[in-house]
Amino acid sequence: MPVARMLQQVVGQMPGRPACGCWTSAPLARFLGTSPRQIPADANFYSSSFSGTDQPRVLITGGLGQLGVGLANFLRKRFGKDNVILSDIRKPPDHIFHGGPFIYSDILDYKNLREIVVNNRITWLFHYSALLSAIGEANVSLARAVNITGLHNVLDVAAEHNLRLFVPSTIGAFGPTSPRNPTPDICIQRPRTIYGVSKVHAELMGEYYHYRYGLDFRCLRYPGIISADSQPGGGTTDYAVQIFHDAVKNGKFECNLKSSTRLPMMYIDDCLRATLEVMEAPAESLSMRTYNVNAMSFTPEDLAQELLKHIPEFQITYNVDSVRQAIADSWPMNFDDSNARKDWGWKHDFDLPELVTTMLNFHGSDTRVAQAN
Ligand SMILES: NC(=O)c1ccc[n+]([C@@H]2O[C@H](COP(=O)([O-])OP(=O)(O)OC[C@H]3O[C@@H](n4cnc5c(N)ncnc54)[C@H](O)[C@@H]3O)[C@@H](O)[C@H]2O)c1
Ligand SMILES: C[C@@H](O)[C@H](N)C(=O)O
Repeated sequence: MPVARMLQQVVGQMPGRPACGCWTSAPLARFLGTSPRQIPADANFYSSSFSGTDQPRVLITGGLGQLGVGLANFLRKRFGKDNVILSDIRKPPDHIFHGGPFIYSDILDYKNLREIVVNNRITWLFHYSALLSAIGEANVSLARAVNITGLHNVLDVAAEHNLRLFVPSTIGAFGPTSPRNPTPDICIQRPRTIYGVSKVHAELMGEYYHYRYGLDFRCLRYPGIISADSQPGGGTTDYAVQIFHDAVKNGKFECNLKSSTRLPMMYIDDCLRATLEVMEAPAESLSMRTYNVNAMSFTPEDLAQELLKHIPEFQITYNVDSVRQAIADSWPMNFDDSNARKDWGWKHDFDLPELVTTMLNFHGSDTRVAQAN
């Protein structure tokens, strides 16, 4: 008998297989019942699901990094302060602790994660914990644990409790053999960093749990994200955040990438809006579960030229970090996000000029636009 037909017969005999082609979480319960998770096969995995008319109850992991606090503020405006719980393994500063619910959560501690989800009736999970590209190369075993083992815990908790799960991926999920200009959603992915490898793993595992168990997994590959009020956590694109601090404070900046290194970038407001939009998109509009999203693409030299329009005395020098440069040279130069634009209407607001004006305004520069402009 042909293999395809044999498979069809086996799948056809599985209980609870819905018409959508994905399997229910019943097989997951059995699968996990034999794992250290010790979940009984007859457990009710739907006790915390929400009807669709309620506000989601949100948990953000790794929430004290560059992106998490901004995401919490953004989601709290939409869903209410108490419906969005920020979590991390670090101690929050006062203004964050008093700004809304905060809880300790180590994603490597599965029981702790499950307890938080159950006790707080979580329905949406944004999984932000990670070690980024450059810091990951300096701590490979920790990056492997947090980015891979931690993801496994998050996937299992999300599947067991019927959560809608967002996991960000990155331009770093591509490598030197990927098409780089532009990089489409579907192409060869052979990254050469532990960060990239773990993100490809996250994309594939999330999609597998979606097709196998019906997990509502949604994933965006972010470009380098530029934010004004939060510091980056050890990535290759960090220069594009630091340059604004140094330009305003000292009028000069030493860049650790070559002047011609072109990378896709996005302002944080666009990033957070894309994240909420894909989470709110009707499932039927999503032809894929992992999408590229993009806004702009520039080199350090392009960024310096734009800054010069506002700070005519600004000076940039270059002192290349070989680890970061090798990573950047293997990443996309331009990102093709046409599927996101077509499927769920993605549209960015910030290009390079708006980015620079907004960042400088935030940093309190008098944004003197040169006469020549
Ligand atoms: N910032 C960007 O430019 C960018 C671009 C693409 C994708 N992303 C992705 O977005 C997510 C958030 O990025 P970010 O820039 O805020 O990262 P970040 O490095 O600034 O923050 C990550 C957070 O994870 C926490 N963390 C580490 N180990 C943990 C553990 N065991 N349990 C719980 N938390 C733990 C850290 O304390 C930190 O606060 C990441 O998954 C990252 O890969 C970010
Ligand atoms: C691009 C992204 O994943 C992160 N900012 C990094 O450089 O590692």
